[in-house]
Amino acid sequence: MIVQVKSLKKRYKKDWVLKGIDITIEEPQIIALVGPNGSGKTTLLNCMTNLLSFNEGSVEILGKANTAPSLFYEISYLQDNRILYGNLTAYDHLKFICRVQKLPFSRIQEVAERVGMTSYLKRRVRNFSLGMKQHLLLAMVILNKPKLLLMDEPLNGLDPTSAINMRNILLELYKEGTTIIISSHNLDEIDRLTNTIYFMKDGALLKESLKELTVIHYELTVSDTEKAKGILEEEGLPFTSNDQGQLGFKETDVPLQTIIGLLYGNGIEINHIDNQKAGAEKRYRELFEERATV
Ligand SMILES: Nc1ncnc2c1ncn2[C@@H]1O[C@H](COP(=O)(O)OP(=O)(O)OP(=O)(O)O)[C@@H](O)[C@H]1O
Repeated sequence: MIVQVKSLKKRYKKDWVLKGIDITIEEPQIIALVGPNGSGKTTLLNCMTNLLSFNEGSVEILGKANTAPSLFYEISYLQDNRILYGNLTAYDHLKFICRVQKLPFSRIQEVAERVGMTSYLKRRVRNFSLGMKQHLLLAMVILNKPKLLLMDEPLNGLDPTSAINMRNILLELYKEGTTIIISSHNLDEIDRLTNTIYFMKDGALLKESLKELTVIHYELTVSDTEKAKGILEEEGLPFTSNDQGQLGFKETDVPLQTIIGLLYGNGIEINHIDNQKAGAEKRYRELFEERATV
C-alpha cells in the first residue's frame, strides 16, 4: 500500500477544513488534487506529510504511520518557495539535501542538468525569478528519487517550455515507480499529466477518472432535425437533442462516420459539426460553477 488515508479530519479553531478524507493508493499513479483557493489542498498535503497534526483519522504511507522517521528518505514534498534561503545558492540547497538524505554530491549535477538549471546553480537564490525558484524546488525533491512525491502548485511561474520539461520529468519518475500527488490550478497541464483527479469540495474529495469525461462528444446541425431523429430512433442509435435542434452523440457510442453515412444516405444534409472534448476544466466548472464564474 502506497497511501492509506482514513477519515482524516482537520480543523483550524472551529472551522473544519478537512471533513473526512479517504485516499487509498495501491499502485504507482499520478493524481491531481484540484479545488478552489482555500478548499484545503495544502492542509491535506501538510497533514499527509506530518508537517501539520490532524484532529481525527489516520495516515499511512508505504505501510507505515506518517510519523515514521524512515519516511524522511522515501517521500518528498514540494512546497512553496518561501522555504528557500535567499542568501544561499541553488547548489547550497541541493548540497544540504544530499547531506541530510545521505546522497552523493554527484547527484547534484545530474539533477541540475535534468531540470535545466546548470547555468545558475552557483547563484544566490535571492536574485532568482519565480520560475528559477520552481526549478530549484523541483531539483530538491527529485534528488532522492522518492517513492511518493507530493507537490503543492509546482507549475507556478513556469514558462511553457519549463512546464513541458517538468511534465516530462514527472512522467519519467512515474514510469520508474514514483507515485505523484500534485495540486494545481493549471487544468490544461493536469489534463496532459493524468486522468485521475481528486476534486476538493467542502472539505471532502470527489474522486474522478477523466477517462469517461474525455470522451469526444459531437453535435450536428442538420437540414431536417425531425426526420433525422426518426431515422436515428429507427436504427436504435443513442443521441440527445437540444432546443437549437442540434443532435448530440458520443464518439464511443456511435462513430461520427456512421452517423454521417446514415444521414446523407437518407437525404439529410449536415450543416455543421461541433466537436467537444470535455476535460478537467469542464468538470471543474460543473462542480464549482458559482465560484468559477466570479
Ligand atoms: N494556519 C491556519 N490557521 C487558520 N486557518 C488556516 C490556516 N491555514 C489555512 N487556513 C484556512 O484553511 C482553509 C484551507 O486552506 P488551504 O491553504 O489548505 O487551502 P488551499 O486549497 O491549499 O488553497 P490555495 O489553492 O489558495 O493554495 C482556508 O480557509 C484557510 O484560510
